Formats: sequence, C-alpha cells, structure tokens
Amino acid sequence: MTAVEERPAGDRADSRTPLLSARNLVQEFPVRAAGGVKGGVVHAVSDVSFDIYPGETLGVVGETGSGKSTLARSVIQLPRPKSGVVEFQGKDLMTLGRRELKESRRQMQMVYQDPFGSLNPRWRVTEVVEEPLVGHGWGTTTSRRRRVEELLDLVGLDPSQYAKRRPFELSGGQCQRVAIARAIALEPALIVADEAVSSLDVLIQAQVLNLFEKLRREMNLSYLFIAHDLAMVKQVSDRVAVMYLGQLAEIGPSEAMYRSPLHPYTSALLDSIPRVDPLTGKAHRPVALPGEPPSPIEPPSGCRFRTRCPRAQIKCAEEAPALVEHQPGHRVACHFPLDLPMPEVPKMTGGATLAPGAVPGESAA
Ligand SMILES: Nc1ncnc2c1ncn2[C@@H]1O[C@H](COP(=O)(O)OP(=O)(O)OP(=O)(O)O)[C@@H](O)[C@H]1O
Repeated sequence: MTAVEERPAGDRADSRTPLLSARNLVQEFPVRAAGGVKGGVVHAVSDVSFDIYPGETLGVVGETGSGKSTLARSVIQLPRPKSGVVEFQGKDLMTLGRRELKESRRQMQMVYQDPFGSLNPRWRVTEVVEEPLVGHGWGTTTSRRRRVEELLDLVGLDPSQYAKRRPFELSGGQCQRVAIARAIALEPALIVADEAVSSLDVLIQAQVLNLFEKLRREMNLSYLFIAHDLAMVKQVSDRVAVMYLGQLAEIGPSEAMYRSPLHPYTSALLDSIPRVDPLTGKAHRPVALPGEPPSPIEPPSGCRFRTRCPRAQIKCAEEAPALVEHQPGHRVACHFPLDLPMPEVPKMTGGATLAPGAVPGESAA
C-alpha cells in the first residue's frame, strides 16, 4: 500500500498539517509452540497508515483481537513497531533516541481501560497526578501542588475532597478522572484513549466523554479513541478507522461511515448493533457477524475479511485490496465495495483451495 494523504474532517480540525502521521506500520509478536519451540508470528498490525490532525478525534473500532491496542501502543512506541514511520509534531519517532523520545512522549499520553489498575494503589491522588510533573522536572514543590489542584478542578474533582484520597477510596469514574488529570498534566497534544470508558457504567461513560470533549475544546487536544462500542465512537469522533485482523478496512468521516459504509465488514459491524433508524424511527434488529475472525498467525491470502464476506470473489483470495479513496477523505480496502454494483464475475464457492477459513458459500449479495 502506498502512503496516503488524508484530510481532516469537519471544522474541528484546525490545520491541514497532521499532528501525527503513521505510515505502513507493522507490529508482529513471535509465538512459541508447545515445548518453547519457536512458532510463527502474530500479525497484530499489518501495513497501517493514517493521520491525526490537531484538535481532531480519530476513533478506531474493530472486533476483539483486531489490533486496536497494538496499533495504539505502536504509535506511542511501546514497544516500537517492527517497521513503518510514526511522525509526530514533525519528528520521526522511530529514529529518536531514548531522551528525545521521552520528550516527545510528554506530548502524547495514554488513558487505559482499567481505571483502578492504571493508578498506583498506595499513592494519594496528589502523588498520582504530580508524578509526571516530577518525572519531567516541572516547577517547584509548591508550584506542582498548585498545578495538581488546577488539574483536579479541570477534571471535575474538588481538590479539597479528593487530593488526599487513595484509588480504593474512589469510584471507577473518579479514578478515570484522576488518570485523565495525570495524562493532561504536561499539556500533551495527543491523548491515546484505549477503551478508556468501556468499563464504566453508561451514565459515568457519558460524563467522562463530556470531559474529553471539554478538554479537547479548551486544550486543542487530539485523540486516538479506541472502543468496541460503535455508537460511542461515532458520537466522539470526527473520523473513524475500522480495523480487521490487523489492517484498516475503511477510514473516513464519522457521519459518512455510519450513513453509507463502503466496506462489507463495516456494514456488518453496524448491522450487529441495536439502533433506531433516524428517518423511520424503526428499531433495527441486530444481526450477528457471521463466523469468527481467522487466526492472526495465518491470516487469509488476499483480503483478510474474505472468509466471512458475503461479497467475496476469487479476486479477493488472490489480491490484497489497497486502501483507496472513494469519496473525499473516505477510503476503503475492498475489491467490491458497497458503493459499486457487484460485477458479473465467478463467485467463490468453497474454502478448500482458498484456506484458511471457509468462504460463505453462495451468499454473495
Ligand atoms: N504481547 C503480545 N504477544 C503476543 N501476541 C499479542 C501481544 N499483544 C497482542 N497480541 C495479539 O495481537 C492481536 C491483536 O491484539 P490487540 O490487543 O491489539 O487487539 P484489540 O483489537 O485491541 O483487542 P481487544 O479489543 O480485545 O483489546 C491479538 O491476536 C493478540 O492476541
């Protein structure tokens, strides 16, 4: 796949120069077979390219195991990807030494799914939030304490009530607010939120999402926002990237992706969530995605989704589709995307010669 040039969506993104450009990212993990013998590799992220613009939220969705977290961690170089380029604020992170990378990491912070697990249980809230400031030699003890109070205020926690508490004395939502205060302490440009609200109940989720949005406006933050919940991703994202088995299936402006998805996988993901049609008011009955994702150790040839795709053709097994722009800023990696009529070509009928995975029989759309 060639490098892509993307466009910011909507009027939130305030610049045409990306804050972050990831190109052809690859991350693989060796697997050990029984007895510790070296086995194959997990192709967790394969040739993924995307941009994030200042002030923009890019949502990433996909089934479990599709490589979302690995992608997020590759971006912040934890660990460094196997290959590719990550350019952040004009610097190629892949070539930076440890000291320079630490400086760049100030500007990119992660918020994790488990709010309790991500905080040191022995520390008080003040110490948790102050720690990155200390680590980067920020200010004096007095100015740091003042900054911690400001940060707690900013995330909606009254310092006089919460500063001295320990994580076990907080609710999940409060813990996540502390984690966010810590993440924004050094005024980063990018927050990588990996399922950051998934473990919270719905009401608290909405409050934390509002907090993210407030911080985006006030600090011109960008987000790489990872979640399973498509409805939530749509709500917070300017653009959405759909991952399947380590690759981008589709990326585009949030509204367009949900209104008229181009990839059969995106369409199937949307069909799998309960929702109400905004035009007719009719409830949509969710349809489960067929089958299971194939093993990322031996992904299918050609298009990785073809073993579950109702539109799969012979070509899909033979040739990997490139991520191609179909609408402005809306790219899809599919030989037979949903905005084009199905051509009259021989259909795939069985998996024997097209392993791994069986191909959905004659169910082409
Ligand atoms: N350190 C590792 N060693 C070996 N395999 C790994 C490692 N980390 C991730 N994987 C594998 O890489 C693939 C992608 O995993 P990843 O956690 O990135 O997916 P995900 O989309 O974030 O899933 P989830 O939504 O469940 O968090 C999976 O097959 C996973 O088992």
